[in-house]
This record gives sequence, structure tokens and C-alpha cells, in this order.
Amino acid sequence: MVLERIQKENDIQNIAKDELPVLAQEIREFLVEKISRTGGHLASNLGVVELTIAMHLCFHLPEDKMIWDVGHQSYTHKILTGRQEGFDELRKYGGMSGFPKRNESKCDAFNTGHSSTSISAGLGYVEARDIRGEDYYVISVIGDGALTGGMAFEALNNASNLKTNFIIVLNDNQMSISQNVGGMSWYLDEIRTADAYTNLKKSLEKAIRKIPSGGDQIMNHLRKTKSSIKQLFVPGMFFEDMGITYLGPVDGHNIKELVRAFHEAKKVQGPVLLHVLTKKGKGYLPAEEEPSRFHGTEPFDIRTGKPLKKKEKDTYTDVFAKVMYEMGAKEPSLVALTAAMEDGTGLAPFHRKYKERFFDVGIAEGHAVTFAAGLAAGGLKPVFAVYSSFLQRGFDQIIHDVALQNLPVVFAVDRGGLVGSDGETHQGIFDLSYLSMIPNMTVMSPKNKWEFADMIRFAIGFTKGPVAIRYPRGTAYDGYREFRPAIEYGKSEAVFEEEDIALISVGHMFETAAKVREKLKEAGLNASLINARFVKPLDEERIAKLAEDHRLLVTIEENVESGGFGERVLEFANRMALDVRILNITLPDDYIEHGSVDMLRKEVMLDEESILKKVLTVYAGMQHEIAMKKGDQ
Ligand SMILES: Cc1ncc(C[n+]2csc(CCOP(=O)(O)OP(=O)(O)O)c2C)c(N)n1
Ligand SMILES: CC(=O)[C@@H](O)[C@H](O)COP(=O)(O)O
Ligand SMILES: [Mg+2]
Repeated sequence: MVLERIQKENDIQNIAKDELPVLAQEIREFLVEKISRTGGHLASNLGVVELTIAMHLCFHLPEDKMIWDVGHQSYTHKILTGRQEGFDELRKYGGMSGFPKRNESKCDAFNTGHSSTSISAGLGYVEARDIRGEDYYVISVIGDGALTGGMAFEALNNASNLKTNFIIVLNDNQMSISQNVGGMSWYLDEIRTADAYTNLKKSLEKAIRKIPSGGDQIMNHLRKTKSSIKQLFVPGMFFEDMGITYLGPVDGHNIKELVRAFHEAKKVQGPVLLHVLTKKGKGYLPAEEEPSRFHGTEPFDIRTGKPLKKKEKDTYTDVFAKVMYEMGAKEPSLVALTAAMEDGTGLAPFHRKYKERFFDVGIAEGHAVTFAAGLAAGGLKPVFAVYSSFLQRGFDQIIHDVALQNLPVVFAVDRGGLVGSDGETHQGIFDLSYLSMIPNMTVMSPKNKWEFADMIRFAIGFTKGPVAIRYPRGTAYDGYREFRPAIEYGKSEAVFEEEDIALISVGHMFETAAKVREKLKEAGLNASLINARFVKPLDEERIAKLAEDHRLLVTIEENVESGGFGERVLEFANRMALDVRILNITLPDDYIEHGSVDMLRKEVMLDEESILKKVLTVYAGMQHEIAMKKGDQ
């Protein structure tokens, strides 16, 4: 095995040229075998095997800096830097991350996870290198999908007057997670199909040069002219006109051609964009045929490509998909938006049925928010379905463009709370804080799948301002179906009313809270169980009433403490001088790594046992205090 000879970074330099295709094949087999067991981002990684090999041949690590946009395609880079063993525990708790991590390897120059950051970060490295008088190469690898993100263009704009080497690799496979969209994607397609006119270009060039007097001169003039005819001779004019040298397009599965192109790129004094054409899923037929499904996959059967586990129950995303589909027929002004996450957010059925009312804006969450604001101002009812952590990108737009004008945009905030194996960049643990601090914003979260459906319908019918509904990744809880009072604005739901202790849960933490209540009962304590429903506005009437009948209020949410639901309850209690003890159960003020959600909940003490223990400890402490006071009297 050639792969066995790769134990650490730069070992690839000792592999003979004619062994490189074998190495590529072995890496592909390794990836398919490992990811079929652990799950992970397969298709994007299969597409960049040769590209990564070529980069590792042409640059020296860790001195040179490779920055992987999103970072989901960095698996071959991990293999070539001696991390093969990590793949058995890929994306598992305590195991290797699925993204580049500076604390995992000195060869990972920059942490990524969210899209379109690589050119900005790379440019930062370049300027740091130059100011410090250092000497190394910086290579940012960005996909055609990630290039739809505005930040990538901001960075290109900024890089254009650079006078020293900065290599940007555009890995163009015509795919984001789904088919790539938008003007830049069409433009790249044109360059891609340049083959069609490369021949025309060659024969035209030949014909012009044959003109007896001055053919060569005409040719040179044509090359220099800024007219559209120049497109025929120089692909990538968009970049060239910005001051970025364009090289390519290059076959991204031909190591020799790639190496030659990198040698050219190294010579450029300034920013240079190397356009590389690859195939997503390359070398594993099921992934080539269904690159979207194999973008990020659960464990699967290598032979058939089918998932190992059958899905038995609806996810929250499935519920969203069904209700949107149903509401599309009832509400002609309903429009749906995604930022390149059509499948992940469940908008595909809506798209198929109501084509003209569906918008995929590319990986551009900030733009999507303002675009939604414009749609709402124009009289439509926009629903922006977006992952919680990606909506962080649109924070100012939510304030400036939506909430300040009180426009009725609905935010369907998927992947709220812990998401699991994607880890710290993708955990949706800040949303309750960053959304509920915004004036005019309404923030809801459902206890189960039935309530979720009701909330979507409620939000679509709500005309007074923006509404966010926050729900988690994975199977939708289908317990407590019979507890379904109509949604009333700003009102919580009292599921069980007792005395002494009240558990107030937010959204999907209801399931855990209900179990904790059962356990408390077994311990002889009857607790009330309240489903908050609204994080904002806070049901102050309920909190005040609970404070009268209970000695301990326990808030339970899967969100960081700061700015979360619990803090809002505390602040209210303090303001009203309520005579009640409040225990906030939240996530810590920290980033939470990858692992299964169950495992992570244990780790951060948001699981049933840990919560029960905390409640019992605090309650016992309170009893003790009372006993002490009585003793004093
Ligand atoms: C801000 C942000 N929005 C959405 C995503 C989800 N996402 C991850 S990869 C990806 C597609 C990237 O396409 P491309 O850059 O072309 O890489 P490919 O998978 O095709 O290699 C998307 C939308 C993300 N990581 N970050
Ligand atoms: C890399 C990335 O950002 C996405 O591919 C993400 O991993 C998708 O997550 P889900 O599996 O939750 O859809
Ligand atoms: Mg792509």
C-alpha cells in the first residue's frame, strides 16, 4: 500500500510520480470505507483527492498555509498530514473533527465550518507574512458554492491590489449541497464550456495570424483590448478585470496538470485564482450519481450506497416541509427562502410545487434576510428557513432591515440547540439570545411535532412583525399529543399544575423536563410542568403566578446562559421583586465540540439525570435553609 508510507506531513514528497494515481485510488477507498461506518462529508472529499495531493506535492507543511473553505472537504488533507487513525473516531465525542482545527494539527492553518471565509483569512495571513517579513505560501481553497457568499467577494475586492503572492484555488464542481445557483455559477459554466469555443478561439487566432500584414499585431491588440471579444481569448475576465490573475480551467483530476498549474501560480506577484474543475463524488458511483445525498451522509452500505439505518419517524424538518407544502396552497402570498440549504431545511417539496414562490439565494444568509424584508415590504409573506448557526450571519440584517421596520418575516430556525457531529461551528446554541434581545421580534419554540405544526401556521398568519420559530435537528418528539391548546400570542402552556417546584421548559427540552418531573414524583415531589412556548414575549403573568404558588422555579433550555430564557425570567423576577428561588439550567458559556447529541447533553449536564440531581440538590438546600431558620426562631 502506498498510503501506508504516509505517516506525517510532507511524506508524500517521497512517493514516486507513477505511484500517485495509486495513492489517489487508495485514498478514495479509505474514505469510502471509513465514512460508510462513521458518516461524514463524503462527496466533496472524493472530489478533491487529486487536488489535495497536488497541493501537498507543491507546498511544504506546516510552513505554507492551506485554508479550506467550509473545511468539510479537508479529509484528504488530514490523511496526508498523518491523521489516518483519527478516521475511526471521525466526528465522535473526543475523536477527530470533520473540519480543520488548529488545535488538532499544526498543518491546519485556520478553523472553518461556516462558508466563504477562506479568502479573507488567507489575505490576513498574506498581509501578516509580508509585514513580518516572512516567506511562505498561502493557499485558500474555495468551492463554487462558497463563492456565492458575499464575504468571498468582499475579500476578492480587498485582495485585488495586493502585490505579493496569494493563491486562491476555486474548486468548481458545479455543486453547492444542491445544484449551485446564480450568476457566478452561470459565469463559471461558461468558462467550463470554453472547450466549445477553445477550438473556435484557436482557429480564429490561426486565421487572424495568417493575415499577411499585421496579423500578429491585430492578435496582440485583441488580447489587450477591454472589449467583450477578449472573452474569447482570456477566460476568467471577471477576475482579471479585478486585478486577480486567472489561471485555468484545469482538470482537477489530473495530478500532473495540477502540479504544473501550481508552479505557474507560485510565480505570480499578486493574487492569482486557479480555476480547477472537479467532480463531486468522484470514484464512488452512488456519490457521483447522488452528490447531494452524499454531501453529508449517515453510515451506509458500500455496496448499495443505501443508509444503514431506516428512518422511522418524522424529523422536525419533515414536519416543516409538510406544513409549508400545505400552507403554500392556502396562502398565495407565501414565499419560501433558503440560503443553499433546500434539502437540509425541507424546502424541496415546496420548491417542486410552487416554483415561482421559492428562492435559493446561494450561501448568502445576510442577503436572504434583507431580501425577505423587501419581499415582506412588497406585500408577500416570506418564510426564511435557515440553520440556527448560519443565521448568525444575518444578525445586523435582522435588526436593521426586518425588526426596525417591524416587517412580518418568518424565520424558521432549524438546527436550534445541539446538532451533534458537526461540532462547535454548527451548534445552534446562541439563537434564543441573539433573537430575543431584538425589539419587535417574537421568538417561539415547540414542545413536540404537533405544536410545531401549529406554530408554523400561527407564524404565517401573524401580521404584526417578525417571528422566529426555533426547533432542533433530528426526530420530532411525538409525546403529549393530546396537550394541544390553541397557540395564544405570548402565552405559555401549563401542562401540570402542582405546588412547590415548577419546571419551565423551552421547546424540545420539554421531553427531558417531563421525564425529570416523573423522576421527582418517584422521589415524592410533585412538580408543575410549564411549556414556555414563547421565549419572547415572556409570559410574565404566568411567571408571577408561579412565583406565588411555588418556592422553586427551574428553567430548562438548550441555549447558552447569557441572554437566554432563564436570564429573562430572572430579570423579570428581580424587577418585580418576586419571592421565589430561580434555578436556570442552560448550556455553559463555552463552545461545544462534536459528538452525539446524547453524549454532549451528558457532558454539559443537560440530560435527565444531571438536571434531576441539580433540582434535588437545590431543593434540599432550600429545605435545609428553612429548617435552619425555624431552628433560629
Ligand atoms: C454560512 C454557511 N451557510 C451554509 C453552510 C452549509 N454548507 C456547507 S457546504 C455547503 C456547500 C458548499 O459548496 P462548495 O463550496 O461548492 O463545496 P463542495 O461541497 O461543492 O465541494 C453549504 C451550503 C455553511 N457551511 N456555512
Ligand atoms: C458542512 C456543512 O455545513 C453542512 O454540510 C452541514 O454539515 C449539514 O448539516 P446537517 O447534516 O445538519 O444538514
Ligand atoms: Mg461545489
